[in-house]
This record gives sequence, structure tokens and C-alpha cells, in this order.
Amino acid sequence: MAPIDEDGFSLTHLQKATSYIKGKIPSSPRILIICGSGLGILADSLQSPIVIPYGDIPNFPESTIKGHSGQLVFGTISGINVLCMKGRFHYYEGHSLKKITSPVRIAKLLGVELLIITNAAGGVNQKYKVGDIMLIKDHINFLGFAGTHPLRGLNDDDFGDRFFPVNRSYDKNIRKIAVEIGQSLGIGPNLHEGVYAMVGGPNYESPSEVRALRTLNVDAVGMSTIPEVLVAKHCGLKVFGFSLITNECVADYDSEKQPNHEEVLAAVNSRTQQLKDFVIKVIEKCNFNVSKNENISSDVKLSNKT
Ligand SMILES: O=P(O)(O)O[C@H]1O[C@H](CO)[C@@H](O)[C@H]1O
Ligand SMILES: Nc1nc2[nH]cnc2c(=O)[nH]1
Repeated sequence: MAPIDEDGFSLTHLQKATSYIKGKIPSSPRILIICGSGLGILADSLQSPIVIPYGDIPNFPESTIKGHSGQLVFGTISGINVLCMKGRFHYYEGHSLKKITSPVRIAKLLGVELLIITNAAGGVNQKYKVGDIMLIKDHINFLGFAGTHPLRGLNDDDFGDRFFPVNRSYDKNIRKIAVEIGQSLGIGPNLHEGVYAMVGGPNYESPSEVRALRTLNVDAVGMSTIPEVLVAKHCGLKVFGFSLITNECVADYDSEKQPNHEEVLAAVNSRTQQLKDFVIKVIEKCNFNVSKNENISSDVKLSNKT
């Protein structure tokens, strides 16, 4: 029986988008960077960029949120082929989780081996300050607790096994490199390793929710990232992820503070150059971590399947 092709997530359905992208790029990407709110500036670090608007890619979702421009950019960083999503998709926009994560499967089909995923997140840990970077060491998938999952439905064996582990999802070697790079860039005191939690959104947390997250040892909270990571792990990609702390979550019942998207984007804008330097150096150091570039093949097949 063919996997349920709900929301176009099966190999057959994704081949149209994959073939279209293959026709636009000269060789296989090894790294996919997914840019969080306002973090599309990371794409500006790519050499010889080729820009493909999401709207031109068959069956590709569209971004609807400020700070997500809706372009796929192919280029190189330190000689490594990189695909960068300037704009990601969120469950609260109305996209299904299959749709949100379909770019990860397309990246796998294109030859990507490493997902670098970024987001803007609220600081739950009271030690975190606006502008800090949190390397994600683990996550809590609240949507998954209720069974809301991108891989719900028949499993597509073309991509991965029905049941799969997600402990050690966030590559420890790359995190170690990132910590060293953070120190070399002078952001060591503002660099943490912590637990990211995803909620559905689009509202920010109530004070009681922030207090509950703290009891669960959550360090940062957002409305994205984990579905993409789960699909990446399912199909065998390495993952490195970080959050930019863009606001301090409000746990005081009488606080006048009201988290908002403008402050989120402003916090990202204030760290633009440092974030670009950070990501470039992580990729430079990870050079050994992915295969060398190779010319793009015309047929669409999974690299780990004969
Ligand atoms: O997770 P990213 O895409 O960075 O965006 C974060 O910022 C927005 C809220 O300000 C939400 O979309 C939340 O998920
Ligand atoms: N859920 C959530 N997502 C965010 N994205 C940026 N800041 C926040 C926040 O405080 N809460």
C-alpha cells in the first residue's frame, strides 16, 4: 500500500519540487539552514547565491509571517554547498506539520546531510538575557504529547523506520565546536546549551505557563523547529540547532511587559553580524562533517538507498 499522500509528503509527491530545484542549482547541497524569524540574514553569507522564490517551487508552502521572506537560496560557505530557507513555516499559520517539514525531505533528496536549524525564542531560564544564543541540546515536543506529529500516518519506508530514537538529536560534536567558536567571538558569557520547547502558538505564554515550563527544566520556548528536527532525524540527517533569545518570558502576574513580534525582530536585528560570523565559523569548522560537493544528478533518489 502506498503511504497516505496527505499533504504531499511522500517520495512521489516531493519529486516535483525536488526536480525543479535540481534544475536551478549546479551541484548537490550538503547543508540546509532553516532561518528563524528575522534570521534570513544568514543567507547573506552565501557566496555566488542562486535565489529561488518559494512561489516558483511546485507544491512548496508559502511564508505568511513578517521576518520570513520566502526564498530558497543556494550558495557556498567555505566551499561547502549550502541551501538556505529564508523563511520557515509554522503550525499556527495553518500549515499541516507534513507541509511544514516537506522541505527537510526535499533537502534529503537533494543530498543534504546536515540540518542547521535556527529560531527566535523566549527565555524561560532566568539566567538568559535578550541577545543570548542557546545551543539546543534537547527538546520537549508538546504537540507530540497530544499525538500531533509530522510522521503520523503510514510510515514511508523510503525515508526512515516507523519507530526511531530522538535522544542525542542535536549533534554533540558540532555543539562542542560551536561553544569554542562562541568563546573565540567573545560571546562565551552569552552562549548557553539548553532545552527548547515548542508550543503551538500564536499567543505568547501566560505567567503560569512560563512557571510550568520552568518546572520542566525548559530553557527557551518557541513555536517551531521541533517538527523539522523530527523529520530530519527520521531520514538520517545530522542536526545542529540554536535559538536566539529575543525576549524574557513573563512569569510575573502583575508585570506590565507584553511580549510582541516587533521586539523579537528587533532583538534579531541587533545581533545580525555576530550571528552571521557564528554560523559561518561553525560551518567552516564542520567542513569534515559532510561529503565533498558533487554534481547534481538528474534522477530523484535517496542517497542512502541503492
Ligand atoms: O520560531 P521562529 O520561526 O524563529 O519564530 C518565532 O517568533 C515568532 C513569534 O514572535 C514565532 O513564529 C516563533 O516561532
Ligand atoms: N512561544 C514563544 N515563542 C517565541 N518566539 C520568540 N519569543 C517567543 C516567546 O516568548 N514564546
